[in-house]
This record gives sequence, C-alpha cells and structure tokens, in this order.
Amino acid sequence: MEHAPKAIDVTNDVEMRTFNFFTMGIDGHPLGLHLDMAIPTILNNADEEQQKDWLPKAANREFIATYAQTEMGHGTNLKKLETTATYDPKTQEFVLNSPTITSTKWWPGNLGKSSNYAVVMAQLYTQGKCHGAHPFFVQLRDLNTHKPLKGITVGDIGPKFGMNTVDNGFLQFDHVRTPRRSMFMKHAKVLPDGRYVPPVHDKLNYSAMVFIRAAIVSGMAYHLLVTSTIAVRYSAIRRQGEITPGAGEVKVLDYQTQQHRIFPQLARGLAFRLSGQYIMKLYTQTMDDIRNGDISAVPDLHALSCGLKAVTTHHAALGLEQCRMACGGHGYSQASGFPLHYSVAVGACTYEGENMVMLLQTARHLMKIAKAIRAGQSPKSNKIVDYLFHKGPPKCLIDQAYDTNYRNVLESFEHLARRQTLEVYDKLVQLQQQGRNYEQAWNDCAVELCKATRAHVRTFLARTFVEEIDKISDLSIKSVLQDLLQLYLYYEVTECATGLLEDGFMTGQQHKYAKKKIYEALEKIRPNAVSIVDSFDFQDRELHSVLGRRDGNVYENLLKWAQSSPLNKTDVLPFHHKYLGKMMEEARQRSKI
Ligand SMILES: CCCCC/C=C\C/C=C\C/C=C\C/C=C\C/C=C/C(=O)SCCNC(=O)CCNC(=O)[C@H](O)C(C)(C)COP(=O)(O)OP(=O)(O)OC[C@H]1O[C@@H](n2cnc3c(N)ncnc32)[C@H](O)[C@@H]1OP(=O)(O)O
Ligand SMILES: Cc1cc2nc3c(=O)[nH]c(=O)nc-3n(C[C@H](O)[C@H](O)[C@H](O)COP(=O)(O)OP(=O)(O)OC[C@H]3O[C@@H](n4cnc5c(N)ncnc54)[C@H](O)[C@@H]3O)c2cc1C
Repeated sequence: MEHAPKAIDVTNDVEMRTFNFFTMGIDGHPLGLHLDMAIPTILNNADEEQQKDWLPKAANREFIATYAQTEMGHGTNLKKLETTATYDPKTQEFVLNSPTITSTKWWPGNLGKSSNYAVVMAQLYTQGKCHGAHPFFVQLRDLNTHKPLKGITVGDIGPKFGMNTVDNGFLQFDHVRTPRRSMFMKHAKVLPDGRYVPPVHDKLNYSAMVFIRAAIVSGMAYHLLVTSTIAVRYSAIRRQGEITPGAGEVKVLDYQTQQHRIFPQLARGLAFRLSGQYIMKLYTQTMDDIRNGDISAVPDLHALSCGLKAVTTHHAALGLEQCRMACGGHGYSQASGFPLHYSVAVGACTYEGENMVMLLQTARHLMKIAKAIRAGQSPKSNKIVDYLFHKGPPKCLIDQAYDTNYRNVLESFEHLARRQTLEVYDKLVQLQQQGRNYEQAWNDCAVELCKATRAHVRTFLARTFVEEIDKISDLSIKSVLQDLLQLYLYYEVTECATGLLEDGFMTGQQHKYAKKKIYEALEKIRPNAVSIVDSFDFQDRELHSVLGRRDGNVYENLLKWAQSSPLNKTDVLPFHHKYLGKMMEEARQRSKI
C-alpha cells in the first residue's frame, strides 16, 4: 500500500472534542476545576475581604477559574516549583514570572481554553527571601474577548490517555503584574511594606488538594459501582456455553469465575463509598476547626486522605479492568462504556498526588506512631490509629465458630498493619544505626513503608464497612449487604494472605477457610446481583453503555450503535478506490503477467 488511509479529518476531531466538551459528562466539563478546586481554595485560603469579593462571583459563574500548580518540570515536589511571584513594595504588586521552559504550568484542567482566572501556586519572594509555594488568584484572559492578557501565553496540552473533552492546559507568565491582594491572605500574608507574615501551619495552603483526595474516594466508589453494574447486567443476559451438557447455554454470570471477577468490585465499591463519606466528613470538620483556630486534626486528615486516595484509585483501576475483561469482546468496544470509565478513573492514580508519593505521606504518619509505641507511650484516643498501640491475639481466629461482627477478621488486618508498621520502623532505626542518614534509610525502606500504609488503609476500610453495615436496621437490606461484606472481608484476607502467613499468624487451613467463605458469599450474592446493581439506579445516560442498559436490549442496540458509526455513513468509503481498490487491481494485473 502506498500510503496509509488519510487520518480522520483533524477539524472533525476538534469539532467532536468541542461538542463533547460541553456535554458536562463523566469525562469532565469546563467547570470541573472551578467547582472542585478554585472554589474550595477561595473558601479555605481567602481572607474575609477576598471571600466577599471573589466567592459570590465564583458561585455565580461570573468567571471560570482553574487550579494551576503543576509545572512541566515538577508535579510532586512542590518545593521545586519554579514559577515566581516577587513582591514590589513600590507598586504593592507581585510580579509573576515563568523563568524556564520547565516552569510552564502544565496539566491544569480547563486551563487551555475555558478558564479566565486561575489559582496559581508560585514561589513567593519578598524582601529578597523565598517563602515557598503560595496561592495567588490571577486573571488570565479578558472577560469580554476571552483573549489572553498581556504577558500571558496559554493553550491546550493536546490529546491525552483519556478525558479528552477536558482542556488541560499550559500557561506561561512573562513578568505579569498582579495586585498584592491577589495573594490568598487567610493564612500567610505580605504586608504593604513587603513584610511576610507566616501561617499557623505551613500546609494550610494545600487544602484544595486534600479536598480532592477526599472526594476521589467516593469518586472511585462511583466508578466501581458503575462498571460493576455494566458487567453484572451484561453477564445476566449474555449466554455462552453449557454447565450441564444438553441443558442449554447458561448466563455467563452463573460461572463462578465470572462472579469471582465482578462481585468483589461491587463489594469494594460499597466499602469505598462508606469510607468516602467518612473522609469527607473529616475534611469538612477539620476545615471548620481551622476556621476556629484548631489545626490539631490536620495531620490525621492528611495521612488518611493520602492513604485512602492511593489505595482506592489503584483498586478501582484494577477492578474496572476486571469488569471489562469479564465482558469478552463487547467489553472491548467503546459501546461498553469501559474505555471511557477506565480512562477517566485511572487518571486519579496520578492526579492529586501520585499514588506512591501519597502512600509514603501516610507512612510518615505511621512512623511517628511507631516511634511513640517503641517509646512506650500510650494511645492518644485516636480511633483511626489506636489499634496500633494494642497487642492483638497472638494467632488468627478467623475460623472460630462465631465471629461477632467480624472482630476476628478485623483483628487479622490490625495484626498485619501493626506488624508491618513496627517492622519497617525497626528497619529504619537499624539502617540509621548502621550509618545511613534518615533520607537514605527512608528510601531503602520505601516499598515496605508503602505496604504498611496499604495494610493500615485496608484495616480502616474494613472496620468502616463493618461498623456502617451494623448500623442498618432494615433487615432485608442488611442481609444482602452482609453478603457483600462477607465477600469483601474474606477477599481482602486472601489478598493480604502473604503478610498473614509470613509470620505464622494465619495457618494454611485458615487461608482455605477464607476461600470457602468467599465462594459461599458468591453463591449468596448471585441471585440478588441484578437487583443490587439496579438499586443503584444509575441512568443509562450516565453508564454510557449499550451492555449495561437497564432494559437489557443489548444486541439490537449494539447493531444500532455500530450502524451509527461515521464509518458506516456510506457502504464504500472514499479512500477505498484510491488505496485498497487500486492496490488490489494492481495485484490482479501483476498476477496476470
Ligand atoms: C460524576 C462522578 C465523577 C467521578 C470522578 C472520580 C473521581 C474524581 C473526584 C474528584 C476529582 C474531580 C476533578 C479532578 C480535579 C482535579 C484534577 C487534578 C488536580 C491536581 O492534580 S492539582 C495538583 C496535585 N498535586 C499534588 O498533589 C502534589 C503532590 N505533592 C505534595 O502534596 C507535596 O509535595 C508533598 C509530597 C506532600 C510534600 O510536600 P512538601 O511541602 O514538600 O512537604 P515536606 O516539606 O516534605 O513536609 C512534609 C510534611 O508536611 C505535611 N504535609 C504535606 N502535605 C500536607 C497537607 N496537604 N496537609 C497537611 N500536612 C501536609 C506532611 O505530613 C509532613 O509532615 P511531617 O510532620 O511528617 O514533617
Ligand atoms: C488527568 C490529569 C489532570 C490533572 N489536573 C491537574 C490540575 O488541574 N492542576 C494541577 O496543578 N495539576 C494537575 N495534574 C498534574 C498532576 O497533579 C501531576 O501529574 C501529579 O502531581 C504527578 O506529578 P508529575 O506528573 O510531575 O510526576 P512526577 O512528580 O515527575 O513523578 C513521576 C513519577 O516519579 C515517581 N516519584 C516522584 N516523586 C516521588 C517520590 N517522592 N517518591 C517516590 N516516587 C516518586 C512516581 O512514580 C511518579 O509517578 C493533572 C494530571 C493529570 C494526569
């Protein structure tokens, strides 16, 4: 073939992206960052006067703002952000500048084409000293013409893995002047003469990230429950193969392997939903406390939000892929909705704090607790971490005849988290005693530190799931949810079995017992599976899936969907005769010679 078929017309692609862009769908919309990060920043980082000015306009959508922190050269390491905001006391202005190519703001959602304002994180310089990254509220585009203002270069960063209806953008400042009061001044301040007033806690400027991390937990629950709904519904109509010869093809949902692939994602989705509610309440309470001058809960909120964000996004990514794979070939079609949901969900493994970095942030918190434990201190009545101070049973009891409220299973998770946390702490101490500095020792323990965080988060997720189901009074609902709880807990036991078997805490027999409880739960869930997912009441519009249609009319609608593809507008595509037809004609001519 001389030339590959001409790529899809770029104009058509841009038009398609622009059309999707305003569908306000799951894959993002022009106000995503405005609502999810800019407004929370104004709420938590603007002083009273600034709130009076900016909040009503923001809520009224008189402008669109994004959150511009990440740069081409740095996303994780905020200390090394290069954008500068230098205070000029003569004019009482900050001068924003992007000194290098790597200082170009890169990735912020809706920055490319939608936003005319941004929360800009920049290194604050005043009186010749750098005070670290601080947020500034900066106008980027003219409110009438939407043209970039003088000194501002802004645009879209181009197609991505997913969420291509979101205009993630780039932004450069060329010595752009902005009033002193464009600096968010609730916590840190710069006075008119240039003096810097530090905040009571130097991470309060990071509160918008904490909000999104907390929101992501419920977001991952949403993705898992949506994709489990698609997989369950499709598996309940798809017939393939026989279990009993001659008895006719079965619904693939009757295969144990299919149940083992999909139902744990359903269970995890519920677990994440319940912990997502918890962490959002903790976030709201902590922000209220900060407003009243109490910052004591800030470290706990940071540690838990980082750990939950990292674990739930990773498990959601794995779970969505399982649901896709469980749906065979049609699961690989755009018609399934899986490519859309997956490509949106997995972004959360990276944005708002790359998962490894987040796990290690929680590990910092755990190491402080391990140090206190090793120093013989008593717990500080903090229900999230107190279990680490307690000695649990020396041996696993999960197969005891009666396990009230899964106490024995929870104690197994607690045992593993405690052991992993203390062992990695002891290793850290030992490496330093052998002469390594703290940072090197930390890096040499990083994988085990991440395991400690995962074990701690697993314990939190499981305990929250048990406690919330226990509160349910409607016995019919409670019994169905208890089946999902049983599946969740014993599935998690088998997922962390290596850690439980490693020190002899759990026996091989008990591991077999856990597997038996999983298969038992799968059997109990099967008859209720479709009703469970129907009870979520997702609209077909939000599932974006022919396979997950509530009416189950998959095949007719799959054909309709395919026929609506632009490729099927004509029976013979224009390029055929120009390329393939010509190729075949030439080949036939040659074969006649
Ligand atoms: C219809 C349904 C749809 C479903 C959609 C599904 C899910 C999505 C749901 C919501 C999302 C919606 C839209 C998407 C929104 C946004 C898109 C993405 C936005 C972004 O990505 S914004 C940029 C995010 N960037 C980061 O997260 C950067 C990560 N890096 C950091 O946070 C920091 O660099 C660091 C790694 C924490 C280190 O910070 P640094 O200042 O260098 O710290 P140190 O000096 O090392 O000190 C550490 C010290 O500080 C404490 N600390 C750190 N951060 C915080 C904090 N935030 N709060 C409190 N305390 C903090 C830390 O604990 C250490 O304390 P020590 O006592 O241990 O010293
Ligand atoms: C879909 C999407 C939307 C986004 N939206 C926004 C937005 O609206 N606003 C915004 O400001 N940013 C946004 N971002 C940027 C996002 O916050 C960053 O990508 C993220 O913080 C990671 O930073 P990075 O990409 O520079 O990776 P880096 O920080 O360069 O990290 C690269 C890799 O190195 C490893 N690594 C880095 N540091 C460490 C460490 N300390 N310890 C161990 N391993 C480490 C990790 O494996 C990491 O994946 C978005 C990103 C995506 C993908």
